[in-house]
Order: sequence, then C-alpha cells, then structure tokens
Amino acid sequence: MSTVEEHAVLGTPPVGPSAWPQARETARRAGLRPLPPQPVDLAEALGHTLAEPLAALTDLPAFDTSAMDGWAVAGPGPWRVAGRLLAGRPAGSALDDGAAVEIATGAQLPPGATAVLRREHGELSGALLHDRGPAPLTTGQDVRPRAQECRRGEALLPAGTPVGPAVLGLAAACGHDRLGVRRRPVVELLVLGDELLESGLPRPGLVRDALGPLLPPWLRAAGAEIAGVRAVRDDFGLLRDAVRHSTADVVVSTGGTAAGPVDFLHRALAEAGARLLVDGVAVRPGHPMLLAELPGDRHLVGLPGNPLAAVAGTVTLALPLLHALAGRVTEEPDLAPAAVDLPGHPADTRLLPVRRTARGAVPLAFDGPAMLRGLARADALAVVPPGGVAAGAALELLEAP
Ligand SMILES: Nc1nc2c(c(=O)[nH]1)N[C@H]1C(S)=C(S)[C@@H](COP(=O)(O)OP(=O)(O)OC[C@H]3O[C@@H](n4cnc5c(N)ncnc54)[C@H](O)[C@@H]3O)O[C@H]1N2
Ligand code: MOO
Repeated sequence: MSTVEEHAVLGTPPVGPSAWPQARETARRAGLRPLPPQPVDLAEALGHTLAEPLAALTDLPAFDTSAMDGWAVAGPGPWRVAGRLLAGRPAGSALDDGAAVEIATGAQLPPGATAVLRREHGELSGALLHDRGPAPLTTGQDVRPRAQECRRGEALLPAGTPVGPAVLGLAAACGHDRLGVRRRPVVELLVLGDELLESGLPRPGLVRDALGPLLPPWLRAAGAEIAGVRAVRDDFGLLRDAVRHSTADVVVSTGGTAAGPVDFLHRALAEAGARLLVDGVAVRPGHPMLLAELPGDRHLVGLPGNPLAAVAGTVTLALPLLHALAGRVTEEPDLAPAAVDLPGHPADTRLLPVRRTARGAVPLAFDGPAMLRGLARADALAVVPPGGVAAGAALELLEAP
C-alpha cells in the first residue's frame, strides 16, 4: 500500500515529517490527560509520580533535638550533671539554670535546656561540667529546634514530582505510610525483526537484539510499568494483531518504520484504526520515528530499528508522552556550552551522544545510527539545531539511557 492509500484508510491527510521541537511537543500534548491518582504504600511508590503535593504530617524535627553527643545544658556554666538522655526516649523533666544532663545525638532536648555542649568541648570535675570549647557556648548551639526544616501541613514538593529514593526518605521522615501517586502508564514493547537473536553471538545475517535490554529499564525510570517485551516476527498479521489487541496505554515498537519489504508498521497501524500524530521527524538519527493514537485512548510510539535512532525516538516521542501521562512536571531545559564546534545538518536537528567536561559538552566517537558504543559512554544527548553550533554556545542536553 502506498503512503497516500494508507492515509486514505486512516481517514486523515498525510502528516509529513515534523520539525524536531514540534514532534516533542506533540508527544507531550498527546499525554496531557494524566492517569488517575491512587494511594500506594511507600514501599510501592518508587518510580511513580506525586498526584498531589507532598505535605508534612508533622513539624520536622518534631521536637527540639540534640545535634551532638555531649550534654544538654541550661543557662551559663559550669553546670551540675544529673542523669542521661538517650535517643528514642522522651525528654523527661525540665532542667533548671546551672543543670546539665548527658545527651546523645538525636535525643529529645529536655525543657529548659538552652544549648548542647559537645563531648569534646566539656570537662568534668566530679559532677561539675566546664565548657573548654574554642569559643564560649551560645544559646541554641548544636540544637536542632522543632520545625527547623518544616511545619506540619507545609507543602514540601509539588504534584508532578517523580518519586525517587530521596522523596521516599523525606515522605517517611515527615510521617507518611502511603502516598497519593498517579497510576503508572503501562507500556508493552514490541521488538520487530526476524534477524534478531536474544542470546549468543551474532552470526551471518543475524544480530543481537540490543533494544530489548536497553529500553525497559529506561522506560521504567521514566515512570512506566513494563507489561511485557514481545519479539514479533516480520509478519503483517502478527504485527497488526499485536497492535490491535495490546491493552497497554502505550505500545512501543522497534523497527519496521521505514519502507523495506517487511516494514509493515504503517499498514498495521492503518488496519488497527490508528491516527498518525507524528509520521517522520526532521532529526538525525531517527527520522522515520512515528507516534500514533490508537482506539481506546492508547498510543503507539514507533521507534526506528537502528539502535541509536531508536534512542533518538525515545527522547523525542516516548519520554515526553510517558512523562505527561504520568503527570510529571516539565523540567527546565538542561543547558551546557559546546566544548567544540558541532556541525549541524542543513535542515534537520542532530542528537549527539556527549560527555560533560569542564570545557563543556564533548561529542563522542561511534555515533552512527546503528552504533551504541558512543552512547554507552555518554552522559547526555546534545540537541544540535539545523546549521550546527559554535564552540561555547549553549546546547540543550537530554537524558541519555
Ligand atoms: N530506502 C530507505 N531505506 C531506509 C531509510 C530510508 O529513508 N529510505 N531510512 C533508514 C533509516 S534512517 C533507518 S533508522 C532505518 C529504519 O528502519 P526500520 O525502523 O524499518 O527498522 P528495520 O529495517 O527493522 O531495522 C533497521 C536496522 O536496525 C537493526 N535492528 C532492528 N531492530 C533491532 C534491535 N532490536 N536491536 C538491534 N538492531 C536492530 C536491523 O537489523 C537493521 O539493521 O531504515 C533505513 N533504511
Ligand atoms: O534514523 Mo536512521 O538512523 O538516520 O539510520
């Protein structure tokens, strides 16, 4: 079927290649109906996105706390020492001026205490404690006062924040057992190609599938739940049915985007009742990438088969779509100067694997569309606009896998 006939089946005019910034924006907008919120246990929340601001359920610290091992003291010294306070116990009775109590880091300060004298700054003569520190003890020294970090009810993080390990720690510290997060977008990965091996050495005509291992952990980190990874043979009916019957929010396919004798993706999309939102992008590598809306409020991202081209398709279409579906906040662009002149394509955007150095972003060798050697050493993909950039100019950097 020709491209024109395909679009006749789809009932829409041909889309034609999109400029790279527009393609990325189209993908983001396609996901702007974030999935519904749901409460999950803290232990399940990693990788989700906050559906509501994270509010402190308590002051932090929740009580005046000793920041050092030593003595809680009241008023000016010397002090009479009476007793000991360990972390995990309530503070007990108040200290009068001139009194001290031995205290551990993290223990609740007794009422009346005005400072903590560090163990290494105190000297005991009998029951009398003297300050031998380098400077006189000041009021509040080495005390973490109640609510120093936040007050109960204060919003600590906005809705749309990805839940990483630090967010889990903060949520626990301020009293949460469960978090309100968005349901993760469910992704099914279809890896197309009869030439792909899942194990062993490449042999004549056969290559290892590099994208089955590369994409799922990356998409998971972008907030997706991977429902499955399926190898699909170069068979039109199999591909059409795989697309038609997938229940995933987002089907991500690799290969089959171009015009080869077994590149069936466009035809399969047409028969599955899809509407193309992006059909080719003015970007190198990766120009045959596509994005389609499937019946039932689902999407398909078609990544080209060449591995670095598939990575370009992921940053351009898959990640913006998944981030929007997961309700993630849009990050400010990450900018760095180009360390050297970076020649551009006359009309298309280039996406280049780069390393961040003190001189700026340095391009890496082995950046051909079929290669992953440069990418595996990269910190980021640099966006080189048509025409290129001169050394020192600001470059946008995108997350590399
Ligand atoms: N006549 C034209 N031919 C091609 C064009 C074009 O414009 N006109 N575009 C080229 C570009 S650019 C790309 S990128 C590829 C895209 O091809 P497909 O998406 O149809 O992918 P395949 O043909 O299935 O495979 C291309 C290449 O990638 C290898 N491959 C595929 N999947 C994997 C995988 N999972 N792991 C590792 N390698 C994979 C495959 O063996 C092929 O070598 O089309 C060009 N052709
Ligand atoms: O998308 Mo292709 O990578 O330019 O080979």
